[in-house]
Amino acid sequence: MKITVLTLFPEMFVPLQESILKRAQAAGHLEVKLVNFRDYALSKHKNVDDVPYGGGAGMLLKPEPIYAAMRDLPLAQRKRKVILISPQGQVFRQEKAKEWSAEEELVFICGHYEGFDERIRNLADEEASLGDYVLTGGELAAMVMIDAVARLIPGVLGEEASAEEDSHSIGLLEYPQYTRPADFEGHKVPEVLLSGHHAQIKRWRRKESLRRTFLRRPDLVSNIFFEADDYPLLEELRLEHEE
Ligand SMILES: NC(=O)c1ccc(NCc2cccc(O)c2)nc1
Repeated sequence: MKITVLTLFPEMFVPLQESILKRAQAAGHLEVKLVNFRDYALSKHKNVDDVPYGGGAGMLLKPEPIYAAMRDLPLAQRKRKVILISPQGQVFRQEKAKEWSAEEELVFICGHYEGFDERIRNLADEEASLGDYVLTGGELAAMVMIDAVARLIPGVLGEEASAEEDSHSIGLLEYPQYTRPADFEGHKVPEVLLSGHHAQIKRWRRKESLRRTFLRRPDLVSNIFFEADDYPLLEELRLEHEE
C-alpha cells in the first residue's frame, strides 16, 4: 500500500517512519510519502492560510497550495482514496481501518489552524475525525489512523492472527490477560487459565469479555452478535451483577 500525507509538518512523521513503519516499508508492504504543501504556496511569502471571508477569528487553509500539491502527485496508477482529516469528519473506528487497509493507495490531507477553505473538500473522497476533540492539526490524527491501518496490512505485523482477533475487530472488549508469574505478590492467575482445558478457557474468556463490555462500554452492547452459547453466560453475569 502507498500512503501519501499532505502536511505542513512532515517532520512530525519521522518517528513513525523510524519505528513501526520502518520494517513494513523495508519489507515493501508499505510506502509512506510526505508532501509539504507549503512548497506549493505561490506567493513570495509562501502563504498557505488566510483570513476567513465574512470575518471571524482564526485562519483557514487556502485552496491553491493543496490543489497544487494534489495535482503534482504522480498519476494514480491505482485507485487512490483521498481522506480529509478534520473534526467535521466521520469518527474513525476499527471497521474503517479494516476498510482502508484493503485500498491500494491512501492520501491523507492534514489541516491546521481553524480549518479548510470549503473548496478543499472537493478533493476528498472521505472526511475522517479521530474523535470529538480539537487538535492543533490533523497530523496526530493521521498518524493514529495510519498505525491502525498499517497493522492490518498482511505481512506488516507478521502474526496477522492477533490483528484479526483484536477485541475491537469483534466488537467486544478484550478479556483479562495474564502471563508469568502465576502468582505475583499474591495476585494469582485465574485457575482456569492454568488448566489447559481449552473449552473452559474459551468459555471463561467470552464471559469475561461480555462482563467487561457490559460494565465499561454499554454503548457497544447493541452491536454484539450473541451466539447460542452466550445465553448461559449472560444469565450467570446477570446473577453475579444483580443489584
Ligand atoms: N478530531 C480530529 O480528527 C481533528 C482533526 C484536525 C484538528 N485540527 C485541525 C483542523 C482541521 C480542520 C478543521 C478544524 O476545525 C481543525 N483537530 C481535530
